[in-house]
Amino acid sequence: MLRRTIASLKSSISLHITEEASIHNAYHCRTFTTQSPLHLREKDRICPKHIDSVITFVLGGPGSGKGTQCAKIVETFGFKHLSAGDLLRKEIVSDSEYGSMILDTIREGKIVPSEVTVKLILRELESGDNHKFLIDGFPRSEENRIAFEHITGSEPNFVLFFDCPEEEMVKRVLSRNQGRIDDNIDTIKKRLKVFESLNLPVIDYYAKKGKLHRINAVGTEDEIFEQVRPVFAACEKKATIT
Ligand SMILES: Nc1ncnc2c1ncn2[C@@H]1O[C@H](COP(=O)(O)OP(=O)(O)OP(=O)(O)O)[C@@H](O)[C@H]1O
Ligand SMILES: Nc1ccn([C@@H]2O[C@H](COP(=O)(O)O)[C@@H](O)[C@H]2O)c(=O)n1
Ligand SMILES: [Mg+2]
Repeated sequence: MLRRTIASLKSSISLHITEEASIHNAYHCRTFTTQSPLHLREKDRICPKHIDSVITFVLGGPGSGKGTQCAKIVETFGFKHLSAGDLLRKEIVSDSEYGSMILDTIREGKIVPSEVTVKLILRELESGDNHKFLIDGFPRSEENRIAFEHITGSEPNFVLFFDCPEEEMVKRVLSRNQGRIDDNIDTIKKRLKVFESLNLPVIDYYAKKGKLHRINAVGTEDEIFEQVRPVFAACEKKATIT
């Protein structure tokens, strides 16, 4: 049964899962399913722990200020910040079997296969007691989005999109000075193309679902946070009422 559902999951979302057993064990899953996550029964979820979690996806182009604003949200609203890019970079230095593949992919500004990134995110979602998460830089593609939904059986409560003009993003990335291998003009051009072709459709998808909060990412960090604050304040208020 498990093998059959994994096989259909693979064909439906073009994943190349080579570690069914270890993913199964690591995340206490009971079964995989190809149903829409909204139809997953509690016992079918791979991560039953997520049921009461608040999950926020934080999207925007390279250098749009996602990480900067996430730090402010953590400080003000107590969310746990999971940056997909940071998790992948940690994997490179941790000598993991995926390290060299991830390094090559990041250097090229391309997207790492979803099962690798989702596995790293899941590990973080499952650790610790915090149940409010900011998932920064994910999903970067429809494949990322669908893999997350299928594997976790969860959808984000809401999605932030930091909307920034390309010129400003390039300026910010080139002056970031954190020694990132992808902060050079050639890779930035590739990342911008990938953002437009693969990430904008995800942003559109959440806009159509009424889950998207578009933030004008031009201005000082504090000005931008004043647009972000009400989104989370409303979420806190709702949690108090329900
Ligand atoms: N409002 C702002 N005005 C000017 N510079 C900013 C602003 N917000 C962030 N920055 C700077 O721009 C650079 C990129 O910001 P940040 O790292 O937060 O972007 P990001 O969206 O996480 O980028 P990436 O996707 O590449 O990780 C950093 O050096 C940061 O200090
Ligand atoms: N879902 C993701 C997120 C990131 N990557 C790769 O990491 C690079 C850096 O990401 P940042 O969010 O820190 O800018 C990105 O350009 C991708 O190569 C990914 O593959 N999938
Ligand atoms: Mg970042």
